[in-house]
Amino acid sequence: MSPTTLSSVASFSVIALAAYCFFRYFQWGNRCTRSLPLPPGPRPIPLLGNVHQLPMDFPYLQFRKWGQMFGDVFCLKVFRRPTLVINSIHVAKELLAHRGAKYSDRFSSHLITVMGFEVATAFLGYGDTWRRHRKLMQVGLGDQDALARLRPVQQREIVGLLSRLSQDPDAFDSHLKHFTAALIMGSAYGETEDENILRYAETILHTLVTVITTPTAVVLDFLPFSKYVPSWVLSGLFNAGLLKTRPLLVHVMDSAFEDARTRTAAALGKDKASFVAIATEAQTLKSDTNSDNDIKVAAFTMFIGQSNSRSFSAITLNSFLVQMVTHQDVYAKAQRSIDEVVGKERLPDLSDRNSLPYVDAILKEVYRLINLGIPRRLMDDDEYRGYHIPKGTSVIANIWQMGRDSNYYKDPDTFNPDRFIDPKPGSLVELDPREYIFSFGRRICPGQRFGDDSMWWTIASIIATFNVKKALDADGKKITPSMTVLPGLTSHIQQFPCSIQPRSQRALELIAESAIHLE
Ligand code: HEM
Repeated sequence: MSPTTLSSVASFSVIALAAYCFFRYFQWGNRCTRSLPLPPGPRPIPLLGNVHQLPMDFPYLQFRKWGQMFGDVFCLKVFRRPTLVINSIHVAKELLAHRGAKYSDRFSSHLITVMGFEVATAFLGYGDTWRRHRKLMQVGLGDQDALARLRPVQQREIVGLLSRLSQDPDAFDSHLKHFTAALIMGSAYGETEDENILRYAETILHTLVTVITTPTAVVLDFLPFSKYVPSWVLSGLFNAGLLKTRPLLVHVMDSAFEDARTRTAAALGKDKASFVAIATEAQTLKSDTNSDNDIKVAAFTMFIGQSNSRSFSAITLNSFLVQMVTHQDVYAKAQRSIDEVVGKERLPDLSDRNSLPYVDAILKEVYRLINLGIPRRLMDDDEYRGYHIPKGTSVIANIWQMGRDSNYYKDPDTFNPDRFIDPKPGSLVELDPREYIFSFGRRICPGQRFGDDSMWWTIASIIATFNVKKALDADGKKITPSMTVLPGLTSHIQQFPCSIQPRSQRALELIAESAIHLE
């Protein structure tokens, strides 16, 4: 190489290096001026973040304490992942609803995928498949026409629950479990006698909940190499049921769908009331782009999510019973209002809802005090109130705290349905929990109207026909059930003692007559 060439190479290298340094400096400077702090929160420690301060069983109590220290939105770290906790309805609306394009994703989880749940709507990332599922759910579960067509299913299952309660009131826990499963099975797929499907669904859900609520699962999901952990190690860490879940899930999803399709086709001209039937009709009539697979998976998500004792509907009904056993004055007042409006010669139905505001108020108060939610994943960097929220942050709407917000509720820890009754014209009633109990924005619960109607109709029917009281122990003393909330992010309630007895001979006759009428 000649000296001239050597010097040109050297000059070029110096210029390139200078340009690189300038570029990096500029980049760095830019970041310095633009970068904002994370929202305030408890100080994390290396590796663990704030995990050591976070009770696995009841995290929301700690969220409340941190909320009092850091405000209605704060950030903690679960291992290395920033986690944004939203404690107020106002912030939840601003972020989850108004900035829905960023706040509507979910995390993928290797364990969820191993068990086959990654296809379910509730676990899908924000994207086209999820959008198609949600469109289907709106057509087959959300709109007025669909809701009207699903009413016979609700009526049939509610009367079925009342019949079972009248025959064997002590087994109320298993009747409620059967009811929530049968209601959603009927609504998703239509009438079916296949008890196996319900049993399999319970097994699948049991494995899912047992696996994902263990500390091992939480740790595993945060490890970047979790997807390389061989299946035999996973089955050793959890149990053999883990690996059997996927084939069982596929079997339930396929066979329930095929069965529903066959029955829909055979129903020829009769009103075919089920999500699968309504969605299939929409697909044919409007040359919908939704595939059979979308209908199959959306139906399965509805079914599997609500057919278990941890479902949001089961939590609502169990909370209702505990509150009624411990608030007999409320129960008696509700019975009087039903007697006045409906009388004793028929069962209440949804057409009575507007005339029975006190029953509505009881449901609202039950909603206010329960706790539900599914975390979201922030899809892009965001800025809020002068703070930086990085892409990939886990976002938790702390619905438990929203229902106990003293800015909205007087004596928030007291169960008092009257807070929702307008005492005199012009006075303020307190905020309707349906504003937040079904969550916010694009991922708001698609079953909210169906779920809310079903809950109201069920509790009104129980109040009309049964007395619900404290059970007696072996010494004849009354047992006061407590709302013992089991570990997890939702308030799954531990089994509790309760005495359920028919209100009268006439109530029993009414239930029997309704059951015969519906056969
Ligand atoms: C009282 C009854 C119910 C309550 C309180 C409730 C509440 C909720 C909440 C809080 C979420 C989380 C939304 C989020 O990501 O932030 C949710 C999601 C969901 N709910 Fe419900 N729900 C109820 C009944 C139902 C019913 C009856 C169905 C279906 C038949 C249903 C289907 C779903 C589905 C599919 C999702 C996931 C939505 C998605 O990820 O896009 N829910 N629900």
